[in-house]
Amino acid sequence: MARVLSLFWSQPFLPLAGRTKTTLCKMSMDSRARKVFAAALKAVQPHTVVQQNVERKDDAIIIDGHKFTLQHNLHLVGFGKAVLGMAAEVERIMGDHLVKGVISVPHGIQETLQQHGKHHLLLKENSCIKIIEGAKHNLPDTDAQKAAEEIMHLASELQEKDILLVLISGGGSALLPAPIPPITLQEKLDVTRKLAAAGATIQELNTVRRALSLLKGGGLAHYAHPAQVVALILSDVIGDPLDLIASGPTVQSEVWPEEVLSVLERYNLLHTVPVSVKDVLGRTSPRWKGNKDQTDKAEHVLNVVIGSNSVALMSAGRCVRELGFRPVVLSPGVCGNVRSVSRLYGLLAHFACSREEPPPEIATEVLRLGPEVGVESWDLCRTMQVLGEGRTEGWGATCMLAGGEPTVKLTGKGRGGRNQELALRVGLELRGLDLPPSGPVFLSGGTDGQDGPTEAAGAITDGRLYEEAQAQGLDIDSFLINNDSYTFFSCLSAGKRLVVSGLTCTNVMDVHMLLIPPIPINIG
Ligand SMILES: Nc1ncnc2c1ncn2[C@@H]1O[C@H](COP(=O)(O)OP(=O)(O)OP(=O)(O)O)[C@@H](O)[C@H]1O
Ligand SMILES: O=C(O)[C@H](O)CO
Repeated sequence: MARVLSLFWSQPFLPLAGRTKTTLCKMSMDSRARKVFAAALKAVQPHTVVQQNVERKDDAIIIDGHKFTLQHNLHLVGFGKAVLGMAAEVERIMGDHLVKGVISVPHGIQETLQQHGKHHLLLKENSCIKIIEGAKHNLPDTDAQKAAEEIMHLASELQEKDILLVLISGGGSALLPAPIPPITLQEKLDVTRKLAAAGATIQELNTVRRALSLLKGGGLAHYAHPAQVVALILSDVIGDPLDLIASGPTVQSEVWPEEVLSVLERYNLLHTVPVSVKDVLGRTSPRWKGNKDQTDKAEHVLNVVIGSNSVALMSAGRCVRELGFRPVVLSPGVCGNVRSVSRLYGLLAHFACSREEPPPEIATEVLRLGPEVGVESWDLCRTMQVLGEGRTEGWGATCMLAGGEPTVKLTGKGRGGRNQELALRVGLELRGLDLPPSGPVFLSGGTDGQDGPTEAAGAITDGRLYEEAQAQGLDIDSFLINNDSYTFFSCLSAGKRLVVSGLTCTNVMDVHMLLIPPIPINIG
């Protein structure tokens, strides 16, 4: 995927034919940003990613260049927030070659999809796939545990002639709890909850989850042996690490107890760890007892990432071109505090919009911020080069695209999310950029359509935000101190800057875009 993306990034810009461009120019910058976000979401819809990656050819399927022969030998399991829609598409493609399945999906999802008219993401009435809903509030519960047991049972019964298709998406860890005895579900939940509350990263959290589970860290693939395992993965983790997405149930991972204990120690939780967890971590025997032949484990597993933030950004980039802008993708792995990320985007906007040669301090500060926000110097330089060309060569509008998952250190009790807070902060950074008609526009949106505990996916801002808020008696600083970005955007201009996409049924983290209008060139 990285190779495909870098090819995409370096394609030359071909301006649109005059007539189309004139028609598109009538669209406001705000509408264009929303259109680009919609294009990003469309590319990572659960049924779309399956369609794009599973090719049916007579009685065979081709996935990632590998051919598998279908002989009514296909079984399916899945766990994650996007898995129901993925399973519905698999069911359509495979017909009666699909013999049995169990999927673990979020509580209430079928009813919600029905209410939203998303019937194409539901299984057919007489489906051979059993749906188990669980993990209320994204926390493992007894329903999810029952689903995990059924999935383990299905996998254990498979033979060499069978194929097990495993559908994996974000939220999969909570939907597949299988604590190693004597650890109880409650004990495992307590450990992971405390870690999450203490601010552990998803890498740290899933390192611990893998060590305490029968199915994570390659357990599911182990139980399915000697059947052929093919995992289709919709990634919600930066860098698409196979062993961490949903804690890698199809990726054989070594468990190092020292590593797990050091994560617990880092968050000062060692003293709270139950005896059962210490017991499991202290074992020297293999994690799985089994009567199956354990040789040849890795060869029978194929893991394929079929959707990710990069896929969403590529689709956004295509839409950007159609709208007459030149796209440049900064990175699909932006992380770090939203304060640093907003500063970076503000600097890049000033760099791009400067009517004269930008002062060298801007580039210096951009490069200094790189490590804080997970972006390589090379990517920053490449992006600044494209933004600089846009300014000096006068071919006009540019759109910087990025993705990832920044963080917000909560200090207040307001309602908001990281995308809305980022948009708010970038809006302040864009102040003073007086390009016509409204200067650069910034959009940040969560691809799951829900930014924090709010109904919005994100928000759109530009350099006029501060004055607009002042004129309406809204003090931005007090909203920021209270992490109350959703309330702010709901009150501001009747919520017109909010991005509300509704239920998207997918999640590949967040999409950021900075849309820069043509820069009037200074002559003389
Ligand atoms: N009031 C707030 N203001 C800003 N950010 C917030 C606020 N409340 C929660 N958040 C942030 O929202 C994030 C959690 O929200 P959300 O459920 O959208 O996360 P997520 O990582 O997308 O979850 P998942 O990927 O599992 O669906 C955390 O990063 C948290 O810091
Ligand atoms: O389920 C999980 O572990 C997270 O969503 C990361 O994939």
